[in-house]
Formats: sequence, C-alpha cells, structure tokens
Amino acid sequence: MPAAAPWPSSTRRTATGEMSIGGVAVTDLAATVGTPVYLVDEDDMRARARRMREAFTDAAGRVGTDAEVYYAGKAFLSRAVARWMVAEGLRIDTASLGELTTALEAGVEGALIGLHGNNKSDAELDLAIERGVGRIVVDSLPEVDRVARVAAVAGVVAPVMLRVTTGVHAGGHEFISTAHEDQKFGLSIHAEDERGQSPAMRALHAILSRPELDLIGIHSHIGSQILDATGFTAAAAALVELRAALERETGHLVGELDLGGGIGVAYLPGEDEPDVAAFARSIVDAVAQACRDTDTPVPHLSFEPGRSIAAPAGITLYTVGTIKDVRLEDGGHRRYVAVDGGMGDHIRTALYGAEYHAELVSRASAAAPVLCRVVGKHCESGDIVVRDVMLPGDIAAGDLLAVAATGAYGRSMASTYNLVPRPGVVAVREGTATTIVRRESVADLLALDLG
Ligand SMILES: Cc1ncc(COP(=O)(O)O)c(C=O)c1O
Ligand SMILES: N[C@@H](CCCC[NH3+])C(=O)O
Repeated sequence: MPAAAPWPSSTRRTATGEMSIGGVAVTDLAATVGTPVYLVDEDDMRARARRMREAFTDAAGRVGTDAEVYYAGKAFLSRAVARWMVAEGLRIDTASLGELTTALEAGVEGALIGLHGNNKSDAELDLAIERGVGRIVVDSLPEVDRVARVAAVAGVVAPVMLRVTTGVHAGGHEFISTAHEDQKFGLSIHAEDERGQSPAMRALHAILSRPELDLIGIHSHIGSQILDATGFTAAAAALVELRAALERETGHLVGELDLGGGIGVAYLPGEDEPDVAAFARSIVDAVAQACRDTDTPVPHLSFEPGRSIAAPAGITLYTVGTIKDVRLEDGGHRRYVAVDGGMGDHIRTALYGAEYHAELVSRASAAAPVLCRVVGKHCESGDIVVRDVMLPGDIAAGDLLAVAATGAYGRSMASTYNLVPRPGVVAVREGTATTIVRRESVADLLALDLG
C-alpha cells in the first residue's frame, strides 16, 4: 500500500473533516493562537528521538561498541526541544552561539553538547570552553590554534574532533550535500600537499601536537535528506582508514567516529521513510567491516540527525486568503491559493525546489480536486510554499490549510522578509497546546529599529 501523507503520528480527522494533532483541533488552535503557526507533535518528536537513539545503540551493541546520538539543533531548537531530547537520552549538536546558548539555558550540561561551525566566533569558542562543551568540531587548520589558545587561557584541555570531507556525495539538493570536496566544510582526506599529506591528516597532526587539545574523534557529515545508506557506508570506511593511518603514523588511536546527520524523511504521500534501524545497522556494520579490514578496534560511534527527528513531527497551519485562477500559455489554468505566510516561514521550496504536501484541514469537502499552487504573501514571485498540490475545487478564503513535514528547517530557517513577523511554535500533546516559541510581532521588529 502506498504510504499515506506524512502527518505527525497523532493526526486524526473528525467526521466533519477537521484535523486534530496531539488531541488538539486545528480550528481551535487557529482561533486561539492565530495563523500562520507551526505545530509540533511532542510525543511524535520524542518517539522519533528515542527510536533513533535505540537504533544506533542497538546496532553498535551488535558489534561490541556503543553510540551516542546528538540531535542537530539547526533543524529546530528551543529550550523545550533541548529538554525533550536530553530526556530521551540524546545529546545536542549546536552550530552557533544562539544554538549553544539555547541548549545551555535549557539546562543541558556542557558535556552533552557539541559545537560545530566553519567560522566559529571568539564568543562561541569562549563559551564552549567556559561551559565544558563535550566536543568542539574543528573545521579548519587555523581553528586548531584558535581553540588551543582559548583552552590555554582557560587552563583546560579542550576535547576536539576534526571534521573531514571524504569525497562522498549524498543527499538532496547541491546546497545540502556537504562532503564533496569543493565546498566550505571540513578538510579533505584526499588532496595532498607537497609532503604527500592530506589537509585532514595535517590538521590531525597539528591537533596532536597541542597539549591544550585532546583529539577525541574524527567527524564526517556527507549531506542531508539521504534516503539510502550507501553514502554513509562509504564514508564510514574512509573514516576508519584515516583513523588507522593516523595510528600508524603517530601511535594515537582516535576513540570516536561521528558519521554526522543526514537521514532523509518522506515529504509526500507515497514516499517511504528510511527504516532507521536498518539504516543504523548498515552504517555500523560498515564501520565494523572496515575495522576488520584495517585490523583496528571498533570505535565509539556518534551521529547527528536533525531532520529525521523533527521534520515529520511538525506541520505549518495557514489561513487561506486570495485565490486566483491564472490562464497558462497552453490554454490551461493554474489556481494560486495564497496563504497568510510564505517564504518567510517556509524557504525550502524556494531555496531547494523542495516538494511538500498540503491539505484542507478545517472541513471536509466533496468538491472535485483541482491542481493548485500554494503561495505566500511576500513580494516575490518565487514565494511558493507548495508548487503543485491537488486541493478541493471549493477551497475558499478562511479555510485552514496545513503543510506536512515542516518540523525541520522551517522555523529554524525563517526570516522576516517584508518585515513579516515569524510565526510561533506550539507543541501539542494529549489535548493540550503549549506555546514553546512565541509568535513575533511587528512591535518586536520595530524594537530592533532604532529610528
Ligand atoms: C554537521 C552537521 N550535522 C548534522 C546535520 C543535520 O543533518 P540532518 O538534519 O539532515 O540530519 C547537519 C546538517 O545538514 C550538519 O551540517
Ligand atoms: N537546511 C537544510 C539542511 C541543512 C544543510 C546543511 N547542514 C535543509 O533544509 O534541508
């Protein structure tokens, strides 16, 4: 049977066609908090986090090691989300001062936080070291010195990993695939300098030469929205080989390998989500095989999924406004259904050509479906939320429309283009709605404007 639309797990429809999530009717929610609004099914997101942790720890246990899962906060982070993740046994991966501070302010211990960034600020490094962050993922050669200097001033030894690029291409759009060589992240394990050393190996040696740094691991993130494990298994083998080569050259056996995030999700009806347990087993088995091939012990493992935990647990709820039928050059029509948000709260369609699914969720309709394009209210013709979707032909102003699987990279990538304030986020669970991120107001935006 083809997969149903990827709504959060607690999604239901009443006999009158009203959608509810977490036991909360979307019509009640729209009436009380307004639209647009992001909803997150707390139980679904937590269950996804738990399943992810179990999948990787079980897979690791089968090959005699253990694994940690760091939730990638870039997908969507708030203090509540950070607490949910830690309560489910995950740690938090951060990539900016804002994410790091949010995790810390949620009460997450520094030791359970990782810090990424290809151009980390002094403030980020200072805070990470001051709060005893469990790992700083070094992304360049100059950063080796920078982290060592901050650690020296603080009088601590900083735990660091090195982010490397393996040449493996994987994932969706070019902008979200990150381990091919011609991009800004990490250091290549391939390109060699005049001494025959790769930039990654050079940086590993540099880290080992600094007493202020403890090289705890090697990291690779190959991309995002990846639907089969082949890229991960190739990257895993490359990391194990690099680790073995470093041991041969220096005698230092790195304790941990991090394979990054990137597991994909279903965005459309008919798409299947990857089986996380099978995914985890393939990756971990590839590590174990490469360790046998190189005669090295299986390392401790870690992973950084974001999208696969957050995306399907969240939706965006909009109110329909202007509807326009536009005549096309081929004589046909396209129905433009404008909603009260748009590319400000939903940039992935414009940025990556991402595809989404939307439905009328405030009532049932027996009207024949028509091909629609859901657009926003911004001053930009590329302001498209859902490029093509069948909606009932009687869709009208005032109807509520929900877009599925917006829980990751929706609110976290939102902007205030056209000075449109960003929507809030409401967590729903067992009939209760809790605002976890307040809706922005025009007054908030004006408060930044000093005249
Ligand atoms: C270093 C790193 N870790 C983790 C992630 C999370 O990826 P995803 O949300 O695809 O799981 C990303 C983003 O792609 C990343 O750059
Ligand atoms: N922002 C990307 C994912 C992160 C890519 C970079 N790490 C997306 O919406 O798909």
